[in-house]
Amino acid sequence: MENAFDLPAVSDPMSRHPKIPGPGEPIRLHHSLCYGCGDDAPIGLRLKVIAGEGFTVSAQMVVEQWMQGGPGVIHGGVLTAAFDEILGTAPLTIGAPVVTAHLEVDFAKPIPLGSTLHLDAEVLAKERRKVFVRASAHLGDPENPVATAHSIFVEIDLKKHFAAYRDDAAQSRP
Ligand SMILES: CCCCCCCCCC(=O)SCCNC(=O)CCNC(=O)[C@H](O)C(C)(C)COP(=O)(O)OP(=O)(O)OC[C@H]1O[C@@H](n2cnc3c(N)ncnc32)[C@H](O)[C@@H]1OP(=O)(O)O
Repeated sequence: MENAFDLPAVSDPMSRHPKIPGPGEPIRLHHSLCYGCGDDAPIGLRLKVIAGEGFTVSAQMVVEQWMQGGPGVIHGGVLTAAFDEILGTAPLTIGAPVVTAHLEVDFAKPIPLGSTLHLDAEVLAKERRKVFVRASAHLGDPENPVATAHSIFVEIDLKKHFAAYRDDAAQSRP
């Protein structure tokens, strides 16, 4: 299994997908029960991911008490989940439905409860089915990130990839 974020020297050609919403517009939920973005998830981050220019997306998240690691700051896994969601949405700007294969997170500063976390992600390159995406998080000053992430997502056939699991999704409703 490969496990390194190693950008290809040359990217395959990428173009913005014609159906992606314009800059400032929300990108449709990929699944209503998704922990990262789903409106119907019993527990979740409910991130609203907004399309940006080019291959970029963004989102904001208020760090609530239940997201706490401790004490008084965000749990690293919650931050990683927020990164996963925004990183995984960015490839839709090039029309690629993906799943996470590899995700690296660098935690630069503690993130206090009550903060508004600003998340930005950008597709950097594509090589065959692999999509290379980076993200950063800040608390209001983009020049002062509190965390960054680098990831490799792999393009999938949505219907085939989830075919064996879809029935369980409905049964897992509360
Ligand atoms: C749909 C819209 C989504 C919107 C937002 C989503 C946000 C949330 C995203 C998630 O959390 S997804 C859930 C967590 N991820 C998973 O459950 C994925 C589990 N893993 C798999 O299903 C498979 O391992 C995977 C589809 C990623 C790859 O298996 P495949 O058999 O289809 O592909 P293959 O193994 O041939 O690998 C294809 C390429 O990816 C590369 N690759 C695979 N795993 C890798 C890895 N771990 N690190 C680096 N590269 C990797 C592999 O080397 C190869 O590169 P090359 O083209 O250069 O040969």
